[in-house]
Amino acid sequence: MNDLSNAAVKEQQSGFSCKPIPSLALYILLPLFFIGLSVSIFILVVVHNAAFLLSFLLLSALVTSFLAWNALNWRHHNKAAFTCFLNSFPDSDLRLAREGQLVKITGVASCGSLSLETSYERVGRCIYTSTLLYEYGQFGLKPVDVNRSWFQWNLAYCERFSTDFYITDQKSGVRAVVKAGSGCEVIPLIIESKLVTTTKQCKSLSPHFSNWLKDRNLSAEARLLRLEEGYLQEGSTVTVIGMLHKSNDILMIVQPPEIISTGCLWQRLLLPVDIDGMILGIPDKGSNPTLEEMASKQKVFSFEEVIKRKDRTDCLLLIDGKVYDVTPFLEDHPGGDEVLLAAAGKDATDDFEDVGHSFDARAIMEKYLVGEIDSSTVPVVKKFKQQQGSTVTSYKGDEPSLLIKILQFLVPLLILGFAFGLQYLGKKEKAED
Ligand code: HEM
Repeated sequence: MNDLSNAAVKEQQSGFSCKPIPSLALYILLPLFFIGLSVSIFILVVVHNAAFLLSFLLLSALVTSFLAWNALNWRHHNKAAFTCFLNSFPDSDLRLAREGQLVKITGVASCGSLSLETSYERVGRCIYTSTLLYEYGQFGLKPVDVNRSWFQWNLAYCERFSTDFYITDQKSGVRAVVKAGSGCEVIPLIIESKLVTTTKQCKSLSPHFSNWLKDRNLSAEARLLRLEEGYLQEGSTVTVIGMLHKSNDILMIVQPPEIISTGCLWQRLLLPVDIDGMILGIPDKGSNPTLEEMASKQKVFSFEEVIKRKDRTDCLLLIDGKVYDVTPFLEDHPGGDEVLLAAAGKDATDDFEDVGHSFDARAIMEKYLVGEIDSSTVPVVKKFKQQQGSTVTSYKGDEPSLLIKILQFLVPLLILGFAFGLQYLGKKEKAED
């Protein structure tokens, strides 16, 4: 189990800081501001033109807002920057990712040998839990935390834990271990929900809340308190950004060994910030459907697309109307990769059934299921007996092309037109005679 409580408290106490704006930038901007202001006032007094002063003030306001926005985001623990980075980072495919690569994996989480339980709501089988107690800093109220500031909600107590868990990559169906347990720096982007808030009018605490405070030696004295709890439970869809490590065929997502920079996030007007740890968040609903949603919206392939994808790097099999992406299975297929490659590029149902695959083989297949075929695109199979008795298959593809169909329509028309023309000419000649 990984105790992240101290990191959360430190984060809260870091107070005001000009970061991520470099101090050098501030040292340069401040004198520039005063020079610009003096020059524009001088122009206003001497030339009686206020345009320069107005433009300068507008520019200064824009720069100040940009810096203030960045400083504010820093105070809120870079949540906006990290979330923007998480959403803009491209999804990785665990089948293709290399050792040591920074990957973003989205998938359903499941517990490993250890699972967590939230301390207030007692939600079990979690991979991440966070319970935070805030108190309102106000004169006359007894503080729990001496480092607090006045007239705002201050973190008074924190319990935050994460543990190792499994993630099933929704892109490839491949499972990996996320080493978010002991010793790993985790940057959680999970929003806690407010469970209890006492107000000046209603400071009385419920017995459950009083007991929770008592168990942690926290004063149950009536004061303004807010309790928030957040968690990631087994079965929920999570997104992780970390480094891929392969050990004895086991895929692991571990904390990146070096600090990563988010780079400038211009879409949110944010300067670069450093990421020192593994990011754990929940996927952007719009862009990342859950596994269940994926299953319900499985891709419908056209026959043409399926038969095109038939090589070692991208191999689809069409069996019984279902489409299987067997690219990662080629090496592992007990019957060899050649038979699978030979069965690609066509309907492989007969080939598959002729082998008499076992029940196990059929269970393995499910792992590689990526969608189904659009039956309207499958060519109609015409079967006819050859003299020798073998069956020959021909597809609609051998049928007349569009040009031939047009000609089939045009030629009779032309003949008809020609016949009418001849008849007309014959009648005209007769009339002239
Ligand atoms: C997703 C598709 C497939 C899966 C998951 C799969 C899986 C397996 C498995 C597990 C075996 C071991 C024997 C068994 O348990 O039945 C096997 C054997 C074999 N498979 Fe497949 N297979 C697939 C598709 C195909 C296709 C399309 C062919 C085409 C002919 C094929 C040809 C063979 C052959 C020749 C053997 C060896 C049989 C033997 O030596 O006993 N397989 N396959």
